[in-house]
Amino acid sequence: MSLFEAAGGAPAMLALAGDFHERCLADPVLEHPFSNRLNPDHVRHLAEYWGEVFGGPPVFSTEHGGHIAMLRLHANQGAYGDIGDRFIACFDAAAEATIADPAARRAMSAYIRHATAEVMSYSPRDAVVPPTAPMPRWDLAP
Ligand code: HEM
Repeated sequence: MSLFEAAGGAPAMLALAGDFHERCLADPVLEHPFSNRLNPDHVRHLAEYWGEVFGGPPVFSTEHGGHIAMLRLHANQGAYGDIGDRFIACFDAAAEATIADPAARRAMSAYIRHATAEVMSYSPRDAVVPPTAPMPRWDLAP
């Protein structure tokens, strides 16, 4: 069974992304990057991105440019301090609130640490994003 299925499929991804986004907006540090660029479809796109990583349909790749587009969006922002840790804490809390299966939550928590480290690694102003990057795939028991 895929992590996507174990977590509850597309409705669960949407609930996760929605809860997560609310937590980011309520965080005094995480709120800043969103204050001047608010895409109304952000929650849906985030749900599609995570759904695909967890083994669901490849919507983010076919409609939004895939993993490399996500990396480019965050790259060279000069993100500072504990923003990555705050992002992880919001994700874990959102998963706790929206994903019933504890094994799925554990796998997703391991994933978000890995993913946040990757995103943060391209944050320095002079970081160079590769020309292509495959969509990550994360399973229930990696
Ligand atoms: C480390 C701290 C992070 C911050 C502060 C942050 C912030 C943001 C912001 C401001 C946007 C643009 C939203 C918009 O255009 O309205 C965005 C988009 C996005 N982020 Fe992050 N992000 C972070 C890490 C991550 C990570 C680790 C992932 C994946 C695991 C991720 C996945 C995405 C995706 C898929 C989008 C595009 C969604 C869309 O089209 O709106 N982000 N992020």
